[in-house]
Amino acid sequence: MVFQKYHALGNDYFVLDPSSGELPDSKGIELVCHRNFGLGSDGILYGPLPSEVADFRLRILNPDGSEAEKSGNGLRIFCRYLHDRGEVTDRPFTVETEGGVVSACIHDASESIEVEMGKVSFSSQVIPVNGEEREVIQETLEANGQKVEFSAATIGNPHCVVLRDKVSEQEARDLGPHLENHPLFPNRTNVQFLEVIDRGNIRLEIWERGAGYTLASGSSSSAAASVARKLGLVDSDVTVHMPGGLLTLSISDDFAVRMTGPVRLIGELTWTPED
Ligand SMILES: N[C@H](CCC[C@H](N)C(=O)O)C(=O)O
Repeated sequence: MVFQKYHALGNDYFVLDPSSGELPDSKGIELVCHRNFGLGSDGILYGPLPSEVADFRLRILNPDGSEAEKSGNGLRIFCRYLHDRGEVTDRPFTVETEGGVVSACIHDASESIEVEMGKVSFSSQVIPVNGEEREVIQETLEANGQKVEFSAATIGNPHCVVLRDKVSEQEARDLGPHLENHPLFPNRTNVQFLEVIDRGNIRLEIWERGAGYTLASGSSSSAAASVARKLGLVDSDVTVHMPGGLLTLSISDDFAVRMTGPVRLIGELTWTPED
């Protein structure tokens, strides 16, 4: 089975084209994505698939075999893959995901791929977050023996955002898993630790649902920047600083998010497992 491998700010994915094989089952996905026993990646992008409502359809699989509703870096990588195959040009096109239809435009196939990620919602019913229907803004939960103040948001996939004066990889690795699997989140959640640098810049450390610690995340960036905007801490144009690099976001008054960032091709890998 042949995979094309790309990364977006160090958030690396395989693209598996349906023309080159069936999507493995969840055990197979776990094996392919395993950094030691497999080829190693932060997930698999399965597409292009036919769509009734968009130009293409994309399925997004996490390394634990779970399926994600959306992936910002994954979408930019998929756009680049389509461009590399000559299936799109520099004109806008649409992609159907489990978390809704997005529109994309390739300004530069390596440096600048733009995706309209959709509208962020803070509604407990939409995210989802257990409890009565409300906007989940600066609530407190208990996790790993500590009280944690958080806000929650969705851009198709769920996010738990924790505001910090200073963020660290260590806290993302220590507390992230406890929040990912907290009973408040019936579908689990992605987790971001958010540091506001100034009204145009934020810094994130990320623990992803079904993937663990990653160097960058487009949907996490969209959710965390929108929480910062909702709290009045940033303006509408925000640069997101992550260990893997920078993403540029533009947030409308009704929390529609435009994300622009780079993609890099790593290469082609063939999977021929003995087990
Ligand atoms: N792990 C995420 C999907 C990938 C998100 C991230 N890689 C991005 O760029 O948005 C989830 O289960 O919702």
